[in-house]
Amino acid sequence: MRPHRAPTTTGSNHSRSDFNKYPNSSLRFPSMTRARKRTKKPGSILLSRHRNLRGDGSSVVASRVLSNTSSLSSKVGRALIRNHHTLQKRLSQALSKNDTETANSIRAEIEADGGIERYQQASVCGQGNQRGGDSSKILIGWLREVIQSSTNKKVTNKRLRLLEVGALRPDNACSRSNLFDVTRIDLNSRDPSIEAQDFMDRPIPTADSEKFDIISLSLVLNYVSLPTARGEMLERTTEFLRHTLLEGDQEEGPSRVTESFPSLFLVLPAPCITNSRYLDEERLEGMMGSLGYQLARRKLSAKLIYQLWHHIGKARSSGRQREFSRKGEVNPGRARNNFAILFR
Ligand SMILES: C[S@@+](CC[C@H](N)C(=O)[O-])C[C@H]1O[C@@H](n2cnc3c(N)ncnc32)[C@H](O)[C@@H]1O
Repeated sequence: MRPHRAPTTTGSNHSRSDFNKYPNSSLRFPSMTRARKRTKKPGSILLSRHRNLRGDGSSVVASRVLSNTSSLSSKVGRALIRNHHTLQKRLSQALSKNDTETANSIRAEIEADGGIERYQQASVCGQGNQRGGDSSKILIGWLREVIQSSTNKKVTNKRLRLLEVGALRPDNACSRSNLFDVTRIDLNSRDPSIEAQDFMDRPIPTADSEKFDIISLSLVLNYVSLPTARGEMLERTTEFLRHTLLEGDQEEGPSRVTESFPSLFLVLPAPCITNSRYLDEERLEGMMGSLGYQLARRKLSAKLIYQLWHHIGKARSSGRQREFSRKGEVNPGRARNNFAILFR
């Protein structure tokens, strides 16, 4: 059986609850809030473990958030996402110890907090322009540059097949661009055009027509709790990429287009790479190289790291996969997080 995959934080341990982080919340001290006459933004509500539970076990907080989709404050949204990641990580740990009782109580806690729906809702709010925006805009910018620079009309007129793993909505920049035929999947579908599917259970395609020119894995790898499960996910992407779209273009020699497809668009919270004890850009490049990927583009923002990895093929991989089956400390230091990726 595959190990349970659950989200993780960027490796930091959240020893203090969100309750403690937002001690002035109106949910904890409603009367105090009134006394201070604070003007609170709509939807600015506490994510607290000490929340009010209803008779049916659902939380008042969860229901308020769900009924107020557009107005989650970024602070609350971030706390909500962190809490969901922490709970899922604890769930993974309980399951790996076969501790069913703890696992069930954590599951109940996740559900009481609104479950994956509420987590996704917070993620959608996080995509709002004021909050970092839709990560697929970066991909579109890169691809337009590449495609416009190609003189080979055969290639530029082709619509690219895109597999979007972890699709929250059908109207992001990729979907609006007209560059792609998009296949969208997510563990939990929020729209009829998004198939509810775990990428790790998606059947491996045999025909090229079922494969893709590009896979988007934006803020999905860090959702997976276990380092080896993250490695498996990356490894699996290579099975879904086709190397035939650009035949013909190859005859004219390498171009920016042939140097970009097939490819993987990978987005991670920046601290996964910039502040991890076990992973930095160099190590990730080594790991990806062992799968046959070469870094084509990258952008580091304050919050996220965006990378476009060109798959040059398994035959041309570095073959160093075993080297990355153990954690190696690349950045010692107490203030680091423990985000890691491992191959089996
Ligand atoms: C933080 S959201 C990111 C969504 C969006 N891609 C973005 O960049 O904002 C992570 C999403 O990945 C989905 N996800 C995580 N693991 C997955 C898997 N194995 N297969 C499909 N979807 C997955 C989750 O259900 C969640 O909706």
